[in-house]
Amino acid sequence: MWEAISSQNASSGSPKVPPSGDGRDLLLEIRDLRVHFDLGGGTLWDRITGGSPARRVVKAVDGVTLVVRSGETLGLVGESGCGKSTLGRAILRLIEPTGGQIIFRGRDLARLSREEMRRERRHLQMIFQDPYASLNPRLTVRDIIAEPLETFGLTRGLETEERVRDLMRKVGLSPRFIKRYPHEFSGGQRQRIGIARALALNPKLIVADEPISALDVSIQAQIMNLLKRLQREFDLTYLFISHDLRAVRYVSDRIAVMYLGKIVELAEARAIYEEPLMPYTKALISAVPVPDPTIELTRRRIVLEGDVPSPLDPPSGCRFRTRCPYAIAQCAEVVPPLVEIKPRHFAACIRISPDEPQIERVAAGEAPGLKRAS
Ligand SMILES: Nc1ncnc2c1ncn2[C@@H]1O[C@H](COP(=O)(O)OP(=O)(O)OP(=O)(O)O)[C@@H](O)[C@H]1O
Repeated sequence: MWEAISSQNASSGSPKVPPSGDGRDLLLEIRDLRVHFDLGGGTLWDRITGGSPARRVVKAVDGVTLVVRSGETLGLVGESGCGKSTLGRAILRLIEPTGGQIIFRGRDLARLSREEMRRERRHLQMIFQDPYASLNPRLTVRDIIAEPLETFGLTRGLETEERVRDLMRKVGLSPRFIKRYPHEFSGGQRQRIGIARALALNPKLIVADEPISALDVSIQAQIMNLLKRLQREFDLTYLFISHDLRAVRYVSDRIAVMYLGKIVELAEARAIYEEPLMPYTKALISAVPVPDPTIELTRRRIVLEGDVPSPLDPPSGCRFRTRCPYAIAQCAEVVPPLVEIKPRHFAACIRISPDEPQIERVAAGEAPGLKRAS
């Protein structure tokens, strides 16, 4: 029954992992993945005063266990700095994980040598936020898209040329522009070039990291529709990272909500938006403008107070507790595991259980940390 469960229960040792069943529909299993950035010794002040220079470590991803099924789009949302990009990049080993497993098509990517990983990367591609920064400005579109084909020796000569033209057509670019350079294209067109390049090797999984946030609103829908069409055509699986909750809802089958390096809620997209369990998710969702005015009338905006705590010194126990209106003393002591509260709906909160999915307030009245706006 477990589809995903986080290893956030520190006392439980190695994480429980979802059974793979017959394994056919699981493309990627991430188990207890950790990415910690060691910033070195203590502060300058420590050094001046001779204080004990404790190592400063950013726990950008801190015990994430997650499953991605073949053919689905898993959305990953959360406030800036919660670790979304680090998680996405660690899956491709563009950032080296500190610990945990990344099981892709039955192999643990975290254990592969550089050469083995290079070969495996053919099946895992990334689409970046800023298509201009991610495309080499000195290369023509032809060379940008052809590069992975040539690196892997998949096509040669005229065959490469034909494949590049075909990929350009697939992403809605005219092959007439094959000799042009990135700066000669608009932002949306550049993102199409990046998508064509990502598609060139027929990957199984694409990590799309904020693929629309650098684009004009009018272009965003086009790119999302393109990604959806390509998903059907190429049988793609997406990890779609975005802080734009409307976009994530539009493209995702399931959504994982991240907070300070941990997954705090995971469910089908509809359930995340219509029946969120975690106070954090409720606050995120309530900030999304709803086009239907009748819904707006019945929905109250929940404004979270305070900033996300520093990942250098996250709160003990539940990391959200310092902003949570429902927090009790135990929340400071127990790291809540991600538990299946309703079928296929997981939440990491000691105050939520399958028997009592809605949290009751401890005391009447508004609790600190959460402010309701009219
Ligand atoms: N190379 C690095 N060295 C040190 N800290 C890093 C490094 N990369 C990321 N971080 C830190 O890790 C945390 C997670 O960053 P990350 O970029 O993954 O978050 P994010 O959710 O993708 O945010 P955003 O939406 O703003 O991109 C942040 O505190 C960030 O400052």
